[in-house]
Amino acid sequence: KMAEETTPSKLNRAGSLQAKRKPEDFIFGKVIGEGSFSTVILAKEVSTDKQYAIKVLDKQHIIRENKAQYVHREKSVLSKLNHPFFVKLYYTFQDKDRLYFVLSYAGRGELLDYIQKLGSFDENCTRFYAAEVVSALEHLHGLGIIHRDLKPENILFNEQMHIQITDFGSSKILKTDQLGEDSQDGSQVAPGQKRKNSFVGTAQYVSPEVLTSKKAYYSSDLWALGCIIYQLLSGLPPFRGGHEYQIFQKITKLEYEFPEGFSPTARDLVEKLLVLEPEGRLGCEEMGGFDKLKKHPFFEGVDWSNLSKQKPPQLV
Ligand SMILES: Nc1ncnc2c1ncn2[C@@H]1O[C@H](COP(=O)(O)OP(=O)(O)OP(=O)(O)O)[C@@H](O)[C@H]1O
Ligand SMILES: O=C(O)C[C@H](Cc1nc2cc(Cl)cc(Cl)c2[nH]1)c1ccc(Cl)cc1
Ligand SMILES: O=C(O)C[C@H](Cc1nc2cc(Cl)cc(Cl)c2[nH]1)c1ccc(Cl)cc1
Repeated sequence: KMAEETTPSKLNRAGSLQAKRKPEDFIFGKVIGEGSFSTVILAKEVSTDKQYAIKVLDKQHIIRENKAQYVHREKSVLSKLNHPFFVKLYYTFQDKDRLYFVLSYAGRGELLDYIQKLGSFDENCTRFYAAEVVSALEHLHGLGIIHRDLKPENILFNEQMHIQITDFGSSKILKTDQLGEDSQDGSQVAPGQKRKNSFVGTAQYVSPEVLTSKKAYYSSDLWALGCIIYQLLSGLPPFRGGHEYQIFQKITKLEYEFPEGFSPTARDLVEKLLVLEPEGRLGCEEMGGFDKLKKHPFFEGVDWSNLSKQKPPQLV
């Protein structure tokens, strides 16, 4: 009788044995969404009945479009992340034709959907969700990672309506982590230093330094935070236009204005984030770090210690 076929297992970060999964371990359901190189499918693990979002990538497409580095960057970043405000990567595996990312299922859709549906958020909802993004960025930057493409489409919601940040294919790892693994490009870079890269991101939320010098900093994510807070309260991003080059022009010239009714406290916070010089943005190291940002009057009353345990305000 053939030797009992055993599923190969591998050690995870905690050093415990984890059986490598395979497609047959899951029942695949409806397609949740499509990316440029991926299809995300709702799936249930046979052995546990647990629901996952499985991101499936076609190997031929990845190779043809020369995107393997993004897949590995997404895998490497997601494997490092274990925080309530980020989509969790449970397993990766492959078969002859495809790669599989088994992710936590953020079943309540994208932040962008809610902004479009409601028109805009009131101050209370904006304060709560902006605080969750700040708390998530503090964790991400603490790991030496820049998201680089933070936008309402990449901020999903789980069943409890807490945020689940996703899409790390364009993120950048700026320093080796405590396990001494090389950063994505194998080069050792001191934290906070800038990197040459070709990734751009999404026009409305891209920071001026990425446009002009192609360099991303931690505070590139703080610029995106400023754009997101503005958009939550007003319904539209601050820099908008017909074509990308028109948006890029407005960004580099800081050409935007506040609509009627934008509160002075919220305006003050946005003005302290949408600063052309990366080192001048509230929340970056040179400006007193996240503690200074969390103390801004707009966040008055936020209990930063257990946001993921609090009941989110009803989105009205
Ligand atoms: N963990 C998840 N839970 C629920 N929905 C998800 C999850 N991950 C992705 N999605 C949804 O699936 C769709 C495709 O996501 P995916 O990350 O594959 O591509 P993308 O990032 O949207 O596109 P691109 O690859 O061009 O950046 C998106 O609409 C996203 O909202
Ligand atoms: O099993 C692992 O974890 C390592 C593999 C490595 C790997 N095999 C690949 C084959 C191709 Cl064609 C492309 C990429 Cl990016 C590939 N990456 C892998 C599998 C799945 C995913 Cl999502 C990422 C990496
Ligand atoms: O093609 C574009 O313009 C958009 C893509 C963005 C992009 N985001 C990704 C996320 C993942 Cl997970 C994988 C790939 Cl291949 C991803 N590619 C991209 C790829 C490469 C560069 Cl340099 C810039 C942008």
